[in-house]
Amino acid sequence: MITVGYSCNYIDNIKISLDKYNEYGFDYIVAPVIHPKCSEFIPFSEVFLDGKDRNKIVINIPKRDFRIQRNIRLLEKELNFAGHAGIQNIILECPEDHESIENMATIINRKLNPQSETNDHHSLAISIKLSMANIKMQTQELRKDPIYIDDDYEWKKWNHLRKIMQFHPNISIALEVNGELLDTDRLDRWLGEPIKFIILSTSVFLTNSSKFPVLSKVMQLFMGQINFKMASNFSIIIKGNNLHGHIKNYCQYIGHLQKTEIFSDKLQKFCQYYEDLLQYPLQPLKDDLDSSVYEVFETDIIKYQQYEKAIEQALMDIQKDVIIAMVVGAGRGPLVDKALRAAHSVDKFIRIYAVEKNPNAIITLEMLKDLKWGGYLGLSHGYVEIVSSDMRYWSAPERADLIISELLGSFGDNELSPECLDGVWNYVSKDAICIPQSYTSYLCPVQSQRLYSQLSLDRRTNVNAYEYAYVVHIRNAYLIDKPKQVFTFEHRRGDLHRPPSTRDNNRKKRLTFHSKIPTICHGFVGYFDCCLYGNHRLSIVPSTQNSNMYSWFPIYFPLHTPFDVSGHDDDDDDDDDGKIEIQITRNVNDIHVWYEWTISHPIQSPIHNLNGKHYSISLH
Ligand SMILES: C[S@@+](CC[C@H](N)C(=O)[O-])C[C@H]1O[C@@H](n2cnc3c(N)ncnc32)[C@H](O)[C@@H]1O
Repeated sequence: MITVGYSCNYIDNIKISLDKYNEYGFDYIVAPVIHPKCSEFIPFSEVFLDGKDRNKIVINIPKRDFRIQRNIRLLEKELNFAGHAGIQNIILECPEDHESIENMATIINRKLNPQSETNDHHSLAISIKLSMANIKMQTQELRKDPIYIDDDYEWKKWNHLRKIMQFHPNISIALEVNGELLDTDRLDRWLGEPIKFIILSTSVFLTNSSKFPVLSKVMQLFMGQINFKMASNFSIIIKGNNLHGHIKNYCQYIGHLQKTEIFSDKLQKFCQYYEDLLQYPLQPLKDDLDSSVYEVFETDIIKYQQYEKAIEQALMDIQKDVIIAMVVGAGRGPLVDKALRAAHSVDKFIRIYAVEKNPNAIITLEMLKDLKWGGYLGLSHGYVEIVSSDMRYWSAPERADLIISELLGSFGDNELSPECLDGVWNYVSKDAICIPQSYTSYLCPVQSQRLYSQLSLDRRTNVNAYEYAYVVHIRNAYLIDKPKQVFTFEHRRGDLHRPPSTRDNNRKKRLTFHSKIPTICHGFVGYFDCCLYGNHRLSIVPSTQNSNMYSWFPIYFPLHTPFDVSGHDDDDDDDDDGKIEIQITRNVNDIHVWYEWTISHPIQSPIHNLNGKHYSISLH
């Protein structure tokens, strides 16, 4: 549920104002603590507020020139007062010049990183007020100065400030939107920032035939996008005079908007609470997965539909009536089920070996064999044999016509599908088919303060947090360019029987990306796409992804030090503007597999995860 606040210019009595706007349906009020004209503290009778009330107040600190010492002192007083009154949320309007921004950032930094723990202000949440106005909306006075004639001007102020704040997770944005939206790239860049408040003036609302306030279609879609990108963790502030009957009508309209299609997100219920949460990737070869993990896999209808169709097609392409299939890494058996169904629908008989190295999953498989797969007699179209073994070391009683597996990670090969499938070579027939046939990983540079700042928190306990890759249901991020292909692995028909000594699973790739607009790169997001068989595919690459498939979240490769990227527009002759270059390697030795990544343009970074010292995927 998205909360709505009302921004008051001035208040005499905080309790009375709060009660009044609560009654109108607003969840909180935004108010200054200092009189806007005379720099005097408003008699902010915080003694009448209880704990619940305090959470319903956001302090607003207006734009000031922080080159002036008096204003700096005032800011310190306001922040101290907020701490004293127990008010955690503060909106601070961003000043114009860099010196003011730097002075303001110093004061906030001191508050958020106090010398002594007794002055702990870690819970203070500061939102920097910025405007999404495009240049056409700048005031005449500002437009005279060439640096202000820039659609990136407000974003650059923010980018400057957050770097001084070292991407502190308690810093977010209060973005004022005046109804004029920017071009897609710039809009997406804002949507990749940690926006906590959207400020809407009452004048942004149109009037419908019943004289009620409504947002334009474009603004409605924008609100839906914000909701998606912030995973519903944002709030709307209404400011300005009432122009539509009663001030409560704005609140009611936002409530109504949230019930419309624009705010619905079908995937959300499966992935809720995982948004932007960094998790270590699974290692199903090294670790035995829990039943609950298998259960999550098995609820993904789309993934298994694709497998079933691919198996059907492969069975039709194998010119035999009795087909020997091996489901390697069978888990709790969903692919065995699909193979039996496929055999039934193409009217072939299939003998399946379900090979699994997790002893706990084997117990379930044995049970399923008895209860579902016809036990020792089998079914009319198939028979299942359970094999408790690592697929790489199994001595099979016969050769397979068809190998079926699902050993894929978010980056395709990162759960060691290539190494595991290399192990089937001595029990496959010469023209055996493998499902999947091939898979390719993808990478894309990303701007995401939200992801990066989580690691800066982690760094207090883990200095190597930037040397790992993380699985993440990514939302609050801006993809700087289109994803590009990285590593491909193929398991082609006629190739599977070749011994592993004829293959090399080491890989190295250099990729170049371009940014059209100025941005900051916090790392890279990885995806995969996979050809199961024929034209049946699985993909999590945004442009080709199977809709409603949620088995895999993308992978995030962070950078120690984010770097600024200049924009490269069509009139720009310098090819190096906006260029980002990364080199990534996949390295294999007898013990494990690991990735190393390094930036070579526009900066030279150190090699992340050198020698797999921090993040490696165990082969044993
Ligand atoms: C991602 S799960 C997929 C399970 C199941 N096919 C499904 O779709 O739900 C991968 C399975 O492969 C198993 N596995 C991984 N490496 C293996 C190996 N070398 N030999 C046998 N099983 C393996 C894991 O224990 C796990 O059960």
